[in-house]
Amino acid sequence: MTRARSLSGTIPSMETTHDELKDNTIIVVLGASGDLAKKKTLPALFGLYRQGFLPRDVKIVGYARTKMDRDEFHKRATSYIKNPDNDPEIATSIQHFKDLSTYISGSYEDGAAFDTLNEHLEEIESHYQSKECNRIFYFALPPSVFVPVAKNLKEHCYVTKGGVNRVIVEKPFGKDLGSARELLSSLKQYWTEDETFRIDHYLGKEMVKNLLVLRFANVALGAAWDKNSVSNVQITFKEPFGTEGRGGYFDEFGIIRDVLQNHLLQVLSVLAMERPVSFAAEDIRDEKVKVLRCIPPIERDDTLLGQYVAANGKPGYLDDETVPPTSSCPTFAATTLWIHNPRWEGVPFILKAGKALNEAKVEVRIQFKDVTQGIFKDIARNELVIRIQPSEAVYLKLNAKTPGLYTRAIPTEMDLTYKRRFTESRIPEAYEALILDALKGDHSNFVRHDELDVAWKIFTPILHWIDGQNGPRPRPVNYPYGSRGPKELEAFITKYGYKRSGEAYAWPVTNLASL
Ligand SMILES: NC(=O)C1=CN([C@@H]2O[C@H](COP(=O)(O)OP(=O)(O)OC[C@H]3O[C@@H](n4cnc5c(N)ncnc54)[C@H](OP(=O)(O)O)[C@@H]3O)[C@@H](O)[C@H]2O)C=CC1
Ligand SMILES: O=C1O[C@H](COP(=O)(O)O)[C@@H](O)[C@H](O)[C@H]1O
Repeated sequence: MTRARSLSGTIPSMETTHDELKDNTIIVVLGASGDLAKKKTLPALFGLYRQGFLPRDVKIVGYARTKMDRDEFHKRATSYIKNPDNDPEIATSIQHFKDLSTYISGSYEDGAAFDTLNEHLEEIESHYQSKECNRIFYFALPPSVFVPVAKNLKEHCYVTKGGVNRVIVEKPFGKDLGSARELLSSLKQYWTEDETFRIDHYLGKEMVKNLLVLRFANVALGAAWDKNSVSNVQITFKEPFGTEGRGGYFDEFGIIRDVLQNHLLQVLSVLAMERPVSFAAEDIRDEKVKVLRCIPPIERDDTLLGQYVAANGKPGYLDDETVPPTSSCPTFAATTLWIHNPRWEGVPFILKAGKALNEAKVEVRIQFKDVTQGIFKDIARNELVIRIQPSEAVYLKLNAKTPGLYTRAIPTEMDLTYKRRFTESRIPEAYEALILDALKGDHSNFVRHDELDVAWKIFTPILHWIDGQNGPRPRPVNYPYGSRGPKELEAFITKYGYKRSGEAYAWPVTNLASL
C-alpha cells in the first residue's frame, strides 16, 4: 500500500488505498494498430521503460483486429520513438523494449478472441515468480467498441487470483450529458470506479500539474487569486493546422467536444478550485467537482463560433473531402463561463480553441484589475501567463520604473521560462506521467465520473443548439486559415473586460521561437 505524500516529502496521516504495481504486471494496449497507440501510448511506455519506471519484468501486449506479425508490430510500435543521433544506448533500449512486447490479433466483439488473449497473458504470467499478477488494459480505441471490449475483458481476461486489474480509457466519453451517462453506466457494469482511469491528457501536462503548486505553494499568488484582484481569465488553445485527414471524425464532434469540454475545462477547474485538504486524489477531485457545479450552462450570447476557410495556399475546412459540403461544424470556439461562488462571482473565464490558426500555443492568461487611478494613469494591467506549450513558462507582466533619471513606469515581466531556468530537467510527456500514475493507482489526474457529468451539464445546451436540435443550426463566422481566428474575437474578449497592454510592452525575448 502506498501513502499519500505531501509535496515536501513528509508523510501526512492520510493514506491512499491503492497498490503501486511494482512487478508481475502486463500492460495490454487495445487498438494497438491505431494512431494513438503508435504516436502516444507506446512511445510513452518506452519513455517510462527507459527511465526505469515500469514494473520489473513488465510485458506489453498489443491487441487489435489487424493481422500482423511481431516484427510488423515492433516496427509500428517504435516508429515514433525518437533516436535522431542513432545513440547506441537508445537503440539497445529500443531492442529490449521490442523483446518485452508481443502482439495478438482478434476481434473486439467476440468472447473467444479474448480467451485467446487470456491464454497469451497466462502464458506470460506462468514465468512470473508470484501467482498474484496484475493487468492494465489501455483502451486506444474508438468509443464505438468501448462497451464490448470492457465486457469481454471482464468476462475473459480479468485476474481473480489476488492481482490488480485496471482499465485506462481515452476520451471521448460521450457526446452530451445523456450519451455520457449511458456510456458511464454501461462501463460500470464491468469495471468499478476504482479500477477505471479516464484520461484527459491535459491533466498530465507539466504546466497543468504546476497550477496546484503555483497557487497553493505561493502566498503571494494565492492572495491575489480571486475576484478582488482578477479582472478576467483566458484559457487558450491554438493549433496551426486544420483537420487534415481527420475531417470525418472531427465533423461529428466539433472543437467544443474536441478541446473545450474536456482539456480546457479541466484546466479551468484546477485553476479555480478551492484549496484541497490534501493531495489525495479524492480531495483534489472533490474540489474540482465543487467549483464546476458553480458554473451554469453556457449562454448562446457568451459564445463565438468560427470555421476556417481557404487562405495562404491552405484548404478550408469544407474543402476536406471527408467533411459534408455544407457543414456548420465549428473549428473555432470562444465561450465565457461564470463561476457563482464567493471567490469568482463576476469574473469571466473565457475558453478559446481553434484549428488552423496562426501559431501553436496553449496558455492561461490571468489579467488583474486596474491599479487605483491617481498617481498612475492608463498604466498596463498585471497579467500572469502560464504557457502550457510550447516552451513551458510562467511569466508575470508588471510595471517597473524605466531605468534612468526620471520616473516613468514601463511594462515588463518576470520570466520563468523552463528551458532557461531548469536546464537539467526533462519535462515528461503527458502520457508518461499519466500511465505512471495509473501504475501507482493514483487517480488525482484522471477524470472522475461526477466530474464528467457536471462538465457535460455545462456544455450540453450549447452543443444541442450548435447541433441544430432545437432549431436551425447557428452558422459559424469564417476565418482565414493561418489567421488569429475570427475578426469578431477582439470585440468578444474586450466585451468581457480584457485590456491589451499599450504599445510600450515588448514581449519577453524568450517568448517563443527563440528556444
Ligand atoms: N489519435 C490521437 O492523437 C488521440 C486519440 N484519442 C482517442 O483515443 C482513441 C483512439 O484513437 P486513435 O488511435 O486515433 O483511433 P484509430 O481510428 O486509429 O483507432 C484505433 C484502432 O481501433 C480500431 N478501429 C478503428 N475504427 C474502428 C471501428 N469503427 N470499429 C472497431 N475498431 C476500430 C483499429 O484497429 P483494428 O482495425 O486493427 O482493430 C484502429 O487501429 C479514440 O477514442 C480517440 O478519440 C484521444 C486523444 C488523442
Ligand atoms: O485531444 C486532442 O488533443 C489534441 C491536442 O493535444 P496536444 O497535446 O497536442 O495539445 C488535438 O489536436 C486533438 O484534436 C484533440 O482530439
